[in-house]
Amino acid sequence: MKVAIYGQYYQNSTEPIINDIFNFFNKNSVEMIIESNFLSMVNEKKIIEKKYKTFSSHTELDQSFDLLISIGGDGTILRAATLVRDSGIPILGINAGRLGFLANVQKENIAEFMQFVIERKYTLSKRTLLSLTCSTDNESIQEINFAMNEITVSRKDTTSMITIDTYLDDEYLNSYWADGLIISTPTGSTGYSLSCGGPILTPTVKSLVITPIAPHNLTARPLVVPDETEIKLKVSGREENYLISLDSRVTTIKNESILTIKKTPFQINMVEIPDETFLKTLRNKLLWGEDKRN
Ligand SMILES: NC(=O)c1ccc[n+]([C@@H]2O[C@H](COP(=O)([O-])OP(=O)(O)OC[C@H]3O[C@@H](n4cnc5c(N)ncnc54)[C@H](O)[C@@H]3O)[C@@H](O)[C@H]2O)c1
Ligand SMILES: Nc1ncnc2c1ncn2[C@@H]1O[C@H](COP(=O)(O)OP(=O)(O)OP(=O)(O)O)[C@@H](O)[C@H]1O
Repeated sequence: MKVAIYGQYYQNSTEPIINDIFNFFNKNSVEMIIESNFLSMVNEKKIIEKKYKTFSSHTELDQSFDLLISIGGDGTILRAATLVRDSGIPILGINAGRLGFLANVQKENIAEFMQFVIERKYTLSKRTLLSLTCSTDNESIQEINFAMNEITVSRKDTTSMITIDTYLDDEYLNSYWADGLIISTPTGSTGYSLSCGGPILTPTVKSLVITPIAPHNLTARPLVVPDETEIKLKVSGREENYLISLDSRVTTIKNESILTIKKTPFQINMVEIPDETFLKTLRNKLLWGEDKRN
């Protein structure tokens, strides 16, 4: 078995996680290829002796990898998705962060869960992604033009709201007058969209959610549409530019550019370990079981 290991940060709490993973995989003859910046951080702390091969770009992750293990929080998984891209390599998230909605293996249970991994006792949860094309040139979008959580347009440099003309499969839907608009995947439905009143979708539902951010048209509500829908947006406002974000990545766009958002032809495979299902994560993270009447 061959796995890629990725993390963005090294903190004191990283050491036991690294020790658990590396000891377990070395004992079970699993080949580990480590992301080069992360390995430099680990090596600085002198906690591992063995030399490991590294990778530094998505181009080095090919079909020979069985898995990518992301050590961090949800933000680290979103970055890991930009490494894996359309390769199909499944991502397993070990939660070293706070919420860990996407990174759902808890750091306390690593050996137990890695046993499931080497016995391949896991399923893949296929996540829909969104792609973005823009009618005006924008280099930062061209480089990584997909999002696993959501694509958001929002106001920039001002408190003045923006107007977002929205079309579904070329049919006019609405002009939202708001701080912004979120187009969310099912995966992203528990992120920013949820904070703005959007519904939770289970991860494999074939839908997208269009959620306005603080709309001043008080009747505007989150809308669920089929994930085959092509969504076009045109933003106008007092400023000349607005912000667009794809998950954690942000760039500036000129008003009047036409944005086209649709499902990507590929999906991201998230590893689901037995008993660590989305429904369990929902109950745990949203504290649904805490109501004393249950
Ligand atoms: N007001 C908000 O709720 C808000 C605002 C901006 C961005 N976000 C979310 O943060 C994401 C970017 O993450 P970041 O680490 O760069 O920002 P960050 O460091 O501000 O973290 C955002 C929080 O959102 C959580 N999160 C991310 N994806 C999630 C998901 N699919 N389901 C449940 N929770 C999720 C993370 O665990 C973290 O606690 C965006 O894709 C967006 O979904 C949320
Ligand atoms: N490799 C790591 N080792 C130890 N702690 C980490 C590591 N990666 C992340 N963390 C901790 O998790 C925090 C959040 O990490 P990250 O940006 O990946 O997630 P996030 O999007 O903020 O989500 P979450 O709310 O799930 O933590 C970091 O600030 C840090 O405290």
